[in-house]
Amino acid sequence: MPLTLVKNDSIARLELPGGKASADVLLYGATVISWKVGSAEKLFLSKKTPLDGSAAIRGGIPLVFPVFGPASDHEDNEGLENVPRHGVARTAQWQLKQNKEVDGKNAQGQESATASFALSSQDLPGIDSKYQWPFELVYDVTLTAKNLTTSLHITHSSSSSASAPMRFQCLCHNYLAVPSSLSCSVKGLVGQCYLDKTDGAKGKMLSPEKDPIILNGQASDAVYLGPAPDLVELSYGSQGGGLQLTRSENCPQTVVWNPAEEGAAGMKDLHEGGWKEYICIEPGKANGFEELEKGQTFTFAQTLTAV
Ligand SMILES: O=P(O)(O)OC[C@H]1O[C@@H](O)[C@H](O)[C@@H](O)[C@@H]1O
Repeated sequence: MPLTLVKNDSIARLELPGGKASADVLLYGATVISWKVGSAEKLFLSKKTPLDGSAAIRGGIPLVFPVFGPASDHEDNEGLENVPRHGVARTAQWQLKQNKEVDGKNAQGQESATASFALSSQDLPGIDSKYQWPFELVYDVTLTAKNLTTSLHITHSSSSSASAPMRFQCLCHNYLAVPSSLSCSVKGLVGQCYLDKTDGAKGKMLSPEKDPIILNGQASDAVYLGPAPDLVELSYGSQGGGLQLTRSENCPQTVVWNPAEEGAAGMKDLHEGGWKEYICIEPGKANGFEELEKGQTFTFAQTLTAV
């Protein structure tokens, strides 16, 4: 079976035959917490993150919706002031909807497995006091031999004729496992302007001399503003290999985040030295708000490819 439920039905496990690839999705937050190509784990998961639904997951792919960061980071946050940091989707219990690839093949004839998860604002008690727009989210996670694709479908589900356009941001907070965050490199963002959140959110530009990005132990919290790059490439460094990231054009921003030693010291859910084991490359809509008319659906997709 390409899909099974494990750990007391709290995790949906996608698998391709012969151990070619697998992915585990925690229903809490619909958080992908593991993606393996063969036996190689591609995502970072902190050894100290709770997996019991008591806090957002430190690792994997938490989903950010409807606000990136604290609302106070955004000047135009009217009506969104009470939304918690990184939103409500990553800390909600999602429902497993269905396994679409029943016969284990996609339209191109490749071995594939997909699981779909759903979250409705109706299932979130007290959401109205934080976020005024009713929504339906559907999240598809698809595994092929070398790829993991995630597609988030966001629907403004108000039935009121007076309902104003729904304002939101969304992002895939990918924690990508690396041999060393000091020496891995990120390519594909050269020439882009970014907000440097390690320096008072000052506007800067990634010049050719600083490309590819190599953190070398320095903290990074940068919101690259776009346009959406065709490809962002993560290279692991001397041992070779890496990941490629593509995404839908409607999500032009890319956050590159690693707290470095100093920032990690204040993070209780990160194990000792954990900051060296990942770099976050987070595509999404993270600057300005998307406005969606009632009844409309916005789809944001990304694909991670192991190389
Ligand atoms: O600790 P959290 O809420 O998961 O956020 C982790 C990081 O997430 C990144 O996306 C933000 O740019 C950082 O500013 C933030 O520190």
